[in-house]
Amino acid sequence: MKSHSTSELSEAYIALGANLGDREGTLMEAVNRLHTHQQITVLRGSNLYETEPVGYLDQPHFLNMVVAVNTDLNPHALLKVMQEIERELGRVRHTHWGPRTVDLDLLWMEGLVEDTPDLILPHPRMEERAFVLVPLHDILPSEETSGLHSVVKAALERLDGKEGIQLWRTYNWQPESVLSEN
Ligand SMILES: Nc1ncnc2c1ncn2[C@@H]1O[C@H](COP(=O)(O)OP(=O)(O)OP(=O)(O)O)[C@@H](O)[C@H]1O
Ligand SMILES: Nc1nc2c(c(=O)[nH]1)N=C(CO)CN2
Repeated sequence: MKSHSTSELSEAYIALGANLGDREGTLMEAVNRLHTHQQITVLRGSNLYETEPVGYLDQPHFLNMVVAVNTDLNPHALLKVMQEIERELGRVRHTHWGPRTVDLDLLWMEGLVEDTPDLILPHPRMEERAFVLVPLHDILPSEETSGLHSVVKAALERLDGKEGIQLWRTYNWQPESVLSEN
């Protein structure tokens, strides 16, 4: 049973990327670890996309996805949990924007704007990155409730198509299957 109470819950979106080792297995493990945290519930998961590297080009293709979560953690505490998962799954940083076992970025959190040395919200590079916007678009609620819809739609229109983004596998997040193992 999760410990958070419904009144304090915020929705947040987390982008995941991996381009070393068992990329799909690592992404699935990261999603499971988010969900099994007492104060985080994964609500929806996007399809998985294989994407050409952006920024530092001489590295393997990534798998990217986005999940929507509910949490009563504040954004700094949520980022700490995400960084702990990166560490546990073996992320080693060598090159800025370079290859990684798994990378978790906090994209957006309901009603929050932050600009601190270790956390900027919404994520400052989210609107430039098709590898974030395409999977994020998969899991937006059908009704506009927060302004995120129009931001994502406008950003996708500004980008020149979805070049370099290939559907790798359709994915249906099933929280019950993880919960029943606990
Ligand atoms: N919204 C955010 N989500 C994740 N990290 C953030 C965010 N805002 C600021 N940061 C800071 O960015 C730092 C660098 O993160 P990281 O090493 O994952 O960068 P990167 O993945 O190489 O590049 P990018 O930030 O462009 O995705 C982290 O230590 C974290 O404190
Ligand atoms: N395709 C793709 N390119 C990237 C990615 C990523 O997740 N996918 N992450 C980066 C640093 O966060 C830099 N470049």
